[in-house]
Amino acid sequence: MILELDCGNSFIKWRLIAAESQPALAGGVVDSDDQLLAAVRQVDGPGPLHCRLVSVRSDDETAALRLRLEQAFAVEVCSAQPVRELAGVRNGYSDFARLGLDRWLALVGAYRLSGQACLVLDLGTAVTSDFVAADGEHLGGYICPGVPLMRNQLRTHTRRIRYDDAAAAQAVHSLQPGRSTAEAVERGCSLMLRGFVLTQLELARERWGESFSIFLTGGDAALVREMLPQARLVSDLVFVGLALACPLS
Ligand SMILES: Nc1ncnc2c1ncn2[C@@H]1O[C@H](COP(=O)(O)OP(=O)(O)O)[C@@H](O)[C@H]1O
Ligand SMILES: CC(C)(COP(=O)(O)O)[C@@H](O)C(=O)NCCC(=O)O
Ligand SMILES: [K+]
Repeated sequence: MILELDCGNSFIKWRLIAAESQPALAGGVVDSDDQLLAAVRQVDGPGPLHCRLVSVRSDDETAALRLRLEQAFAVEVCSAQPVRELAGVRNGYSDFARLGLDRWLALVGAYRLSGQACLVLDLGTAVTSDFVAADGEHLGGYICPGVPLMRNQLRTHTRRIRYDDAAAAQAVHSLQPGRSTAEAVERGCSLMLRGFVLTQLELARERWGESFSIFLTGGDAALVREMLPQARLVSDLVFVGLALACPLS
């Protein structure tokens, strides 16, 4: 069994696979190291023999998690590291080590799956886009806040934007001009996200015409799924790249 982890800013995504390129036998989304260990222990059958992870958390947090995994399952943990080039893709950052490793693995995974120019959209805590040319050159990308961050910034930095989760859930059934604070904020943030996505699409078309693939991933990918019917929704895209960054042999 191989335990794979994607440690984002909000959640840890995990899954267990029997061997390289096999479908997941178990997996989930947890919000702490404790929950992760408990969830993996609950899976029937042999525990993990190998473990690989990618983290955009601090080095201290990542090291602490590694140690706990090594102690809990007696595994060696491979942690994806920044590199200039991987699987035919060249990192486009002027300082390659600064590119978020989750972005890097997602775009390497996308290029492996498509073999052509791709636009990669990852909707997590942050929303990111990355552009990879047909020859594997990563051209760079964009970062903006995800919807929960946008909403929370408004709540935190204003005095009168206050509403509860039920009102928020009610508000997003339409994108008509809001007639309450909840509607105005929720729909406003949804439109910002849509605007970002449409702009990325325009930029990709200006560069590549119609000869590119769009990949959609991240916990909030469903928010823009309908506006991108041509996109491939690949929820485990980061894990595709992770397998390339940390091969077992
Ligand atoms: N099962 C789930 N548990 C928690 N959040 C989820 C789940 N499914 C979708 N989400 C959404 O995913 C978002 C987080 O996406 P994710 O890609 O996990 O972020 P990050 O990589 O930054 O931790 C949350 O804003 C939430 O709206
Ligand atoms: C942009 C990110 C915050 C996205 O993280 P996520 O939303 O997946 O938690 C992460 O990839 C990161 O910390 N990147 C480093 C900065 C950069 O990519 O330029
Ligand atoms: K993200």
